[in-house]
Amino acid sequence: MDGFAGGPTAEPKVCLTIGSSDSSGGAGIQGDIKALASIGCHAATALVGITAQNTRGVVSRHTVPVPAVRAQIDAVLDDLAVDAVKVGTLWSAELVADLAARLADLAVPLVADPVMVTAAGSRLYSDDAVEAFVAELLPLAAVITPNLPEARLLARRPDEDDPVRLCAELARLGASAVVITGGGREVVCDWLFDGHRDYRFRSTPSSAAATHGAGCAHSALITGLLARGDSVVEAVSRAGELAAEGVGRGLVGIGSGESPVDLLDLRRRADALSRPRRPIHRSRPTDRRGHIAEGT
Ligand SMILES: Nc1ncnc2c1ncn2[C@@H]1O[C@H](COP(=O)(O)OP(=O)(O)OP(=O)(O)O)[C@@H](O)[C@H]1O
Ligand SMILES: Cc1ncc(COP(=O)(O)O)c(N)n1
Repeated sequence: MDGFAGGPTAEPKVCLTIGSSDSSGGAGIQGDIKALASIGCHAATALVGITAQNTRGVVSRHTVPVPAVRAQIDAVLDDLAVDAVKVGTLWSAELVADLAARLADLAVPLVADPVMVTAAGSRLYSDDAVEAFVAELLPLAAVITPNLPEARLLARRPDEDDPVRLCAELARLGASAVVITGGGREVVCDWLFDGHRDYRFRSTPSSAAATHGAGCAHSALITGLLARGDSVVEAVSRAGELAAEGVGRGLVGIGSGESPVDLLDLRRRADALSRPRRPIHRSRPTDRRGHIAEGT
């Protein structure tokens, strides 16, 4: 399946994603696992919260105690050779500080997606968590991936409309590279400052209401592509294209609000399985190892 007839040539990279569960399965940890799997990466996870959520918005949330978050991260890092780390929703300053302390000495790329407000308007960061993010996590990240409103909040420039100036300000605050995502029904344009130059990446816009999880997928894809050895510029360019394709294929019809993106091409997979099967021929019974049972 999927053109792998010649056999695999590369081992999957391992990415640790630290974020919250989305009960509707489109964004958060569930979205990250699918986006990472779509580019051949194994996702390990550390849950920091559980949201009761659907395509219309977040109904409620429960946060995981900080020591329990730390225990998940320690368990993963003690055993798995992790190639890159992503952080998403971070609810409190206490959690941000603890993560920063744990991740400071990690020798692999860290991608930080400061998901502060969902498209439906639900707050996913407290005010002090925003400040802690800027002071403690932003300087550790290889890339941060805010959207425009989040970039304004982080840079404390509520009236700034120019993404290039916002990228520069966030770099001045200590970010190694900044992507400001600009998803939209008419234009999709992401801006990158990689520490040296400004770039602009345009992707094909989709008018379908299927962007739930687009931002999560985009930052998870960057994480996986960095783990696979792409440069920041390559990773951001490819992640933008792949996320836009995922929106284009989005699962309109699942949920009555903003439907989930589809990174795994589920319709094609569902279709392949619903084609008529080859007839199953009765054969002689076998034991559990597939050997033909004696005396039959
Ligand atoms: N309508 C669309 N058509 C095509 N691609 C889109 C569309 N909306 C979003 N995308 C893709 O998803 C990526 C992230 O989108 P967007 O800017 O909407 O993120 P976000 O959800 O606001 O981010 P965050 O996770 O930081 O809150 C974009 O870079 C683009 O690749
Ligand atoms: C648990 C959780 N994490 C992140 C998002 C942001 O989703 P999007 O990718 O649509 O911005 C979300 N809605 N829920």
